[in-house]
Amino acid sequence: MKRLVKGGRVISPAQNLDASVDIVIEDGKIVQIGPDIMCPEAELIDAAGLVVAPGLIDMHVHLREPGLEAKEDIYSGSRAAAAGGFTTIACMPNTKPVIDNAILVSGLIRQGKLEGAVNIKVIGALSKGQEGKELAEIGDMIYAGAVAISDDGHWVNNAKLMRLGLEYTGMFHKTIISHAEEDSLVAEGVMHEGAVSAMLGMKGRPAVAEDIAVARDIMLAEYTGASLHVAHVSSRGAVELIRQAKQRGVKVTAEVTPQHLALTDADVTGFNTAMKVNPPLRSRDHVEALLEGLKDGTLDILVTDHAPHAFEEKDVEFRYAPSGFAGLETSLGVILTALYHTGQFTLPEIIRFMSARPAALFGLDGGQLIPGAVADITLIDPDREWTVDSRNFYTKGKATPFEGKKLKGKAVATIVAGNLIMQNGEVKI
Ligand SMILES: NC(=O)N[C@@H](CC(=O)O)C(=O)O
Repeated sequence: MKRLVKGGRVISPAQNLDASVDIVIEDGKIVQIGPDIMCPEAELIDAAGLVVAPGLIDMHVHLREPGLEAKEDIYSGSRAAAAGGFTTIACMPNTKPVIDNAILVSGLIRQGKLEGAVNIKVIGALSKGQEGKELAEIGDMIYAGAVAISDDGHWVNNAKLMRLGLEYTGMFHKTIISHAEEDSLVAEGVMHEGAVSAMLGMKGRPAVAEDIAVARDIMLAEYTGASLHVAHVSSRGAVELIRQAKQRGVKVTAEVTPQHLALTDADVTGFNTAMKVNPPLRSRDHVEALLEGLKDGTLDILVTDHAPHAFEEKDVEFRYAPSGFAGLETSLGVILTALYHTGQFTLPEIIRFMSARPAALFGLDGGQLIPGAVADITLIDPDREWTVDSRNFYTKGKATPFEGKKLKGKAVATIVAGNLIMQNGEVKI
């Protein structure tokens, strides 16, 4: 069956394409792109007034399978992804049991194909049980299809293990994604350490904990020649360290989340547990550094760090609540509101961060609109105004720091391998 996406502004940063063209899809692939295409036999997808982008890709998602399905599962998480405009998501291994062997990786890939609304990629753990003691079955997991290796949720405290992990993962030309927060400095901390934590009397997680962890990881990446990707960068110091390392030619890349760009530690003053996340929301000065880093290419991609928890887990005092919250269904709206509608970033830049660049960095299909490419496409209305209401979320983890916020910009259709799986917020599969 053929489909014709007609009348939109097609933006594909990988091709430097930004033009009013139409796209013909057949058998799950893009077969033609050009102006004023007539194709009477095709089903029409009207994109007039919309941006047509390569499907959004999120390299940092907690799908919670196996074992933590009260928080999320592949079915609900992938539908949240579709609702948010994502066509590919990569899931983190901090599950129960931890995804640290090939059987789990291949099982999840299989389950993702059976139950997933979008493409599901799997990230394997660096250490067995994410205990930071001995390497997991890294080679086997990569052969089974793992797209990257990470102990996300934990810093790899043991430098020797991190060195071995980098050397070994590098042999397979894959990347280690580091959750960079030095343990001893953040232990028991619940928010960014600074004026606001002092005022609230809450134990802090200082930015220097992130700086130290990033510095060590960069040194090990430089020493081993292996590639390192820094997860959810949130501190000014980390941005500067990554900038300098890139200038030296170290194989380091980095990601940043909407929450770390759009919120600050001042948002924690209401003790709303939906504001609790690791690394913590930081002060304005750090946010400015993240925006500068994104602008000059120090930070490569945008990710959600979608980290859903069950309602009752978040419905406790701030100190006792787990860190993390849902992000898939608010990410694009928050980014367009905070970055595009403020005039700081263009749509092609944002689409590069959310699709073209993650596809290129992690060697994934998609990320471009070109004949022959898989027809993973997101239709975006950059001017659609809407109010965040978690009751409408597909994710099980309803906590969001953006509850009740008015946003401008939304994905209005998601196409995966040529199939229209989400339209106007409704997921159809
Ligand atoms: N980012 C978060 O705040 N939470 C993550 C784990 C983690 O990275 O700490 C989670 O899996 O819940």
